[in-house]
Amino acid sequence: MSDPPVVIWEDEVRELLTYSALVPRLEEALGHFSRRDSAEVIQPVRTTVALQKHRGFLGLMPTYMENLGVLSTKFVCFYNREAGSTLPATQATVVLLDPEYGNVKAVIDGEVITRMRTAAVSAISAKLLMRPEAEVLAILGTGIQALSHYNVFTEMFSFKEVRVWSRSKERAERFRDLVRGPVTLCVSAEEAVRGADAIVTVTRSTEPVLFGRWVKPGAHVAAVGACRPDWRELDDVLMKEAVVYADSREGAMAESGDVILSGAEMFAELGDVINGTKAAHREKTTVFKSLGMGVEDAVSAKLVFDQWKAKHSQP
Ligand SMILES: NC(=O)C1=CN([C@@H]2O[C@H](COP(=O)(O)OP(=O)(O)OC[C@H]3O[C@@H](n4cnc5c(N)ncnc54)[C@H](O)[C@@H]3O)[C@@H](O)[C@H]2O)C=CC1
Ligand SMILES: O=C([O-])C1=[NH+]CCC1
Repeated sequence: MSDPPVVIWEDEVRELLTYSALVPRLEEALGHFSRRDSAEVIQPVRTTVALQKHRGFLGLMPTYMENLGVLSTKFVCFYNREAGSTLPATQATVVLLDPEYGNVKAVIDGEVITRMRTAAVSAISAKLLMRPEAEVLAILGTGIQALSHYNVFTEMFSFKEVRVWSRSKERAERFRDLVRGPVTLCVSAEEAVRGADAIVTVTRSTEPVLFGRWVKPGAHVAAVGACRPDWRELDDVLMKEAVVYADSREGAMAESGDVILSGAEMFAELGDVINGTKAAHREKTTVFKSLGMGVEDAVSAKLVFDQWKAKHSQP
């Protein structure tokens, strides 16, 4: 009989995960994924089950990374809640298994992993695609992902100004009170993004909130919400004018309303840029369409588990 799984919950994951450890592992994982070497990485497009009554979806995200010895799956529920709902937009758990025996080694809270790995991958997109002289960051949305994006973007880059827009003045003010640095609260999305060098969209909107006519030529956009084929955050003008990158080509073609409904051409995966097989068009307006991938959760969960073992094996 194998040992029972360990349970590593939110507070402990928060203590064990840092962006400085996560970012290089995610970069490596994105590169491995884009090589499409099935002897190294198997990660099918997420399976989703509609939870119609609750306006949500269950996403199943199994991943096997043979060379790393990681077998995992994330269960993530995400919702298109009614305006004003205080229930969470996403809930997630990552299960780590032993690839040789098939037993569950750890059940790990997926909330912190999801918020940190998503923000870290957006920051990697900015590292690769944003102009080095970027001064102004705009964040549309003030929820959980907005906070993690603020944290990692201000940790990795030196912006002169971070602008934030929310539909609700109270939520924007709460965001300002929660973060550790300065923010400029904007009364409209247009005001936030005009002249910005980097733009992050982290809303639950199903209609465009960011329009190409507002975006400064050469800006970089990390588009994180709108993870269903009929949901949008960006308009057709932006999708067609920008050079579009995604985490996974297949994922974007199956799940991204911004890609599917605009008919925009997808230029490359982020992993292709990391592998040097596709160019980073920093001089052009770029969009990174993030859907979220199992490999990101797998390497994050392995990092948490390894740190947890190191901590608990200390005399
Ligand atoms: N790409 C990825 O890997 C991931 C994507 N997501 C997606 O990111 C988005 C944000 O997630 P969380 O921050 O966890 O959600 P949240 O509920 O904490 O925050 C959502 C934000 O969107 C705003 N919002 C809601 N409806 C809006 C509308 N119609 N127009 C403008 N703003 C609107 C809310 O006021 C709030 O500021 C969601 O769509 C979620 O599904 C979440 C996790 C991973
Ligand atoms: O990758 C992920 O965890 C998610 N993508 C969209 C909602 C949750």
